[in-house]
Amino acid sequence: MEVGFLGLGIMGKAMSMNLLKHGFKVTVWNRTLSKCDELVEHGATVGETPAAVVKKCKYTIAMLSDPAAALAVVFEKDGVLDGICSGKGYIDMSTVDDETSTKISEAITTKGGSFLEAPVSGSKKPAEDGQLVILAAGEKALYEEAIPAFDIMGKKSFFLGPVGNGAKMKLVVNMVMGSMMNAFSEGLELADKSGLDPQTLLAVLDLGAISNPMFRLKGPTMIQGNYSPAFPLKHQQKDMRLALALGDENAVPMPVAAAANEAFKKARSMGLGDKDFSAVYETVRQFKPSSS
Ligand SMILES: NC(=O)C1=CN([C@@H]2O[C@H](COP(=O)(O)OP(=O)(O)OC[C@H]3O[C@@H](n4cnc5c(N)ncnc54)[C@H](OP(=O)(O)O)[C@@H]3O)[C@@H](O)[C@H]2O)C=CC1
Ligand SMILES: O=CC(=O)O
Repeated sequence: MEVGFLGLGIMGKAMSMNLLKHGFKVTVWNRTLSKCDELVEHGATVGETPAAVVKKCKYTIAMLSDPAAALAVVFEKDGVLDGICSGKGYIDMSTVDDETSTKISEAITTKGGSFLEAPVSGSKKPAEDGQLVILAAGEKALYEEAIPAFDIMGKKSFFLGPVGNGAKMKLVVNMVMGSMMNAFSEGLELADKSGLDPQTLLAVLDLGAISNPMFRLKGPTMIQGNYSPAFPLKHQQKDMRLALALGDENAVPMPVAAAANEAFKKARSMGLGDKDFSAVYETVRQFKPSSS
């Protein structure tokens, strides 16, 4: 099966590599073309533009940074819209808001193509291991056609109904995750400043009711101050911003998420946007008393 793949960042590279390793023929495109090289070494073909990829493949997957990127790849010259037609599918797995997804869906379906949004939960390692959780919504027939690929990239796929529901589910999940990361950062700092061993805090947390893989995975590297990016902080802040907008639309008070968003914004202003989202720890860690 020939599939297209647009966007070879942290996630797209791992996901398309898995498809290749499991026997899919993959045609890739990335704005910075040099990022295609490693995929080519593993058997991928390169398309010169998104339109060229879409013209060649029965369906094309995209994994792009944010709404602006997702819209650019579809609507700009030689973009997805220039290649899409009846019988072809477009699957956007980027994390965007439902308005962006709906705009893309309308443009694709107006040209006769079919559209599925399918954002994912899970970071670099789950992407490498084919352990993502896929949150699909849109054209059911395209979802069913894509199941063999989803089964390679993920451990579980959900079909959530009409376009927008996948985007919303992903934003709700990441709103919770971003808020938890901030509470965790404050807990680490509080333990440290009050004379406790943060490593012992990790052990205690891991044995109790709020034990979770994120604390387990990120805790040790945060204590070391190692923020090598798996999930870039700028993307987590984008997700908080989009989730807060969804809260506005639905009149849902979200004071905890709003505070977490401010912390991620502060981290971005400190130059930490390209670090892992756990670098938000630095926003509380920096306020060290000068002599004590
Ligand atoms: N990393 C993670 O843990 C997870 C990320 N996500 C979501 O997946 C998406 C991708 O994340 P990730 O791979 O980490 O991000 P990266 O920042 O590593 O990659 C972003 C990709 O988007 C491309 N891009 C950005 N702007 C444009 C544009 N204007 N036109 C064309 N291409 C563009 C980049 O191209 P170029 O190489 O040229 O810059 C790159 O291929 C995001 O929506 C993120 O929120 C979801 C789950 C987990
Ligand atoms: O969007 C990020 C994730 O870890 O999921």
